[in-house]
Amino acid sequence: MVSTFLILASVVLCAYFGVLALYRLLFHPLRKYPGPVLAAVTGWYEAYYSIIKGGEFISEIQRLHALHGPVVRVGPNTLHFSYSQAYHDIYTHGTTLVKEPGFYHGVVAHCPQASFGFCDPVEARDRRSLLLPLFSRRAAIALEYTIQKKIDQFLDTLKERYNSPSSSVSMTVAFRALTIDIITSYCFAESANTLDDPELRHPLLLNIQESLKTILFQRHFPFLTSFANNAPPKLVLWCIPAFKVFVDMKIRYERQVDKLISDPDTLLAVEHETVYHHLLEPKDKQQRPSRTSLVHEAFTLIGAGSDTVGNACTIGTFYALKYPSIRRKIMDEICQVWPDAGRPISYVTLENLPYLTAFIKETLRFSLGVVHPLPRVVGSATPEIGGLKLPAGTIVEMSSLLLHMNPEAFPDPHTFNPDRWLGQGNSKMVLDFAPFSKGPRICLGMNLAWCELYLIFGNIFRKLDLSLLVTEDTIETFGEDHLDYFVPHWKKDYRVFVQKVHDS
Ligand code: HEM
Repeated sequence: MVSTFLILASVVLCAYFGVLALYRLLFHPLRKYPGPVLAAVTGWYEAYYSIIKGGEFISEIQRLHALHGPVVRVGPNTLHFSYSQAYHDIYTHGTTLVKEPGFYHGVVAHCPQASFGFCDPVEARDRRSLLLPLFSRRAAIALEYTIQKKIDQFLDTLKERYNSPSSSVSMTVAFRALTIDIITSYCFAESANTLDDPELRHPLLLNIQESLKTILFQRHFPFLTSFANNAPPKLVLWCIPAFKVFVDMKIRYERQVDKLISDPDTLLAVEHETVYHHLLEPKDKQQRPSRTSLVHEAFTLIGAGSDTVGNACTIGTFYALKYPSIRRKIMDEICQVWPDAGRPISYVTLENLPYLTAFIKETLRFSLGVVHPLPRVVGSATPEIGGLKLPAGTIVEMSSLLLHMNPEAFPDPHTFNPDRWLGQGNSKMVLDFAPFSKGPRICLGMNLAWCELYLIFGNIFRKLDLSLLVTEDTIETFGEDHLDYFVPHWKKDYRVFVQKVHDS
């Protein structure tokens, strides 16, 4: 009896998937677009490259464009583009397109009810308007002392612990520690203090390192993270012990939020303005987020605001050390406006330096921010995308890698060359520079990110003489080979040590 049922169920399932596959190949509105048959039939094509091959989806996309041309069907209902007009139609002018819920609710399955995960444009706009005051340029300038304080601790750690070839440090890890401490201090006036462990082995640091690799796993299996989010902590840890740091973090932010909700006067005692001052006391009381949403927002801000900046710092520092002429130009320019390293310098002074600015732009072009294509759903009022009229419901996307490595906008794109940003440049280059994405869902934290990058690079190059530790590992290729873990993950790492300290 049971076996007959199983056979019947299998036949029905096979028939269903067979008919679905035939429909997608022969009758689907995207059937005329080129691409692999398997990608047209199933979304597991992407999952295979992201999970089984481990972060290879972006390489596969590049291969498919080389084979099939500028528009490729990379999923049953998804088109990926490779030309900038399409990028601007999707993101810059894309007010009629929305974030694709299937993708975003997976990627941020641990914190869907927050700024990054909101797919409804009205919800996203309302949350953005609450948070923007803390992420404006003016706010970043008012709070830059919190950033400088963490940079000072970072420099002290490097000077004291990592000052010889035998005691070198991985800059990926070091910058991640710095940027986690900055974002937690800036947003909550309560730093995670990962730099307090000079060995840079704070559990949060290690956890973020590991969890980055699972973002795309989460995208395809969101129910696992939802389980971790909603089940009692003890049960989660019993089933999946690896979720310990996640559970600890969740408990920590739930406690923080509960304390603020039960005793709003706590806000009066904190050292400076925080996200909670804006989230808990909105002008329109209707907009006050729920407890869950507040916890999700905390996760979002730490996730979005740490590794992105850390990654840019890792890339920029590597190229400045690899090419001594670049470091020399940065040093010469900074020393002009900052003759005494013992005195503080402001972000506003640093941002007026043309070479440092060019260097940071080239760093952002290379470090990419988010390398995975960011999917948007075409609406009924969406005009043409890259010259194509597409049916409502189609998912469209383009990775920033294809924009930033386009030789028409950036000649010799794989060469790290800050000079390209000096002088007139070409207008296409300026238009196609989009490390923070563009349009209505542009990065919320970009003013803060610029402020951090100027202060971090300014301080590092003015105060420390760092040396690359040449190992058997071919550091030469660092920065060229990366995997797509949503954010780029560089296949190689590099280590440095402090050769000399510039006290004056
Ligand atoms: C170099 C540093 C950074 C880069 C390259 C970067 C890049 C990006 C990109 C490409 C997006 C668009 C993602 C999408 O459409 O799905 C984004 C969104 C976002 N970023 Fe950043 N980011 C950086 C720093 C920060 C910082 C410091 C914060 C502060 C908390 C932050 C918070 C956010 C948030 C909340 C969003 C979601 C905005 C929305 O969907 O409306 N980012 N970022």
